[in-house]
Amino acid sequence: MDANIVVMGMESVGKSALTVRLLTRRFIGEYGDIGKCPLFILFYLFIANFNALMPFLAIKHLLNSLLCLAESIYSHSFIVDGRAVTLNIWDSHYSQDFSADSSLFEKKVRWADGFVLVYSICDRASFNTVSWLIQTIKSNKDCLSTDKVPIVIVGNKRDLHHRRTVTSEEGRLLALNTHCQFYEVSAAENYHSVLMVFHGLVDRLKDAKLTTKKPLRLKGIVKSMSAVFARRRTESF
Ligand SMILES: Nc1nc2c(ncn2[C@@H]2O[C@H](COP(=O)(O)OP(=O)(O)OP(=O)(O)O)[C@@H](O)[C@H]2O)c(=O)[nH]1
Repeated sequence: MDANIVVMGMESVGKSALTVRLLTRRFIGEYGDIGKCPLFILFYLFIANFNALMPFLAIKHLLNSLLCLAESIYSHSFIVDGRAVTLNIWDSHYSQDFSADSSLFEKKVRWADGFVLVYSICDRASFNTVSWLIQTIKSNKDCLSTDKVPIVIVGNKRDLHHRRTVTSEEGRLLALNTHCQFYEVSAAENYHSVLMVFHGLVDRLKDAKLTTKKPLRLKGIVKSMSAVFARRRTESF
């Protein structure tokens, strides 16, 4: 399975922290200023893969990621339920001026098979933005019925619970009302919960692919007609 994922949300909610945590298992804060540099992340991935004695995979990752460097799209493979999954993850930047960036937004939505929408539990404006993003993505993704668009909502910075302004219930309710999946995590504290976010999205991608109605091609039409005639023949015997 190969899928394109866009990570979206307001600035400073931890989009890069989640992406870097998934890719390197480390928290972006550990790297200081260099932490968000795509070249640094690639270098780290390369070393991590070599440590795991997978040089060919490392070279493939490096080449894939170099091709997408300008846009900060990272390719990451892992195993889910015994199957290899490769996610191309676009860590996208949020622009306040949506009208100026609407064509880029549409491009991201068309490119993506699934979405990780991030807010900070300490920032209500970022929560409202996620709510708005869900509506906008669904209205742009007209090839799927609106409850089938694979979206995962992530309330990040759970470690800062003393500064919380958005309750877990509000996140859960938003997910319930919009047919999305919901997680509260701390990219700063935990690799496993971040991994669960992406596993959850893979599950939704699988569901969406199973339920997407593909238009009948000529081969499909011939198959259905011959099935009808075969049934008529057996009925008449
Ligand atoms: N305490 C805490 N800090 C976090 C967490 N995730 C990210 N941060 C910090 O929040 C700040 C912003 O994180 P980024 O990952 O750069 O956020 P972003 O959404 O990619 O930001 P933009 O690139 O501006 O859109 C950084 O200082 C991170 O170290 C978290 O789970 N807990």
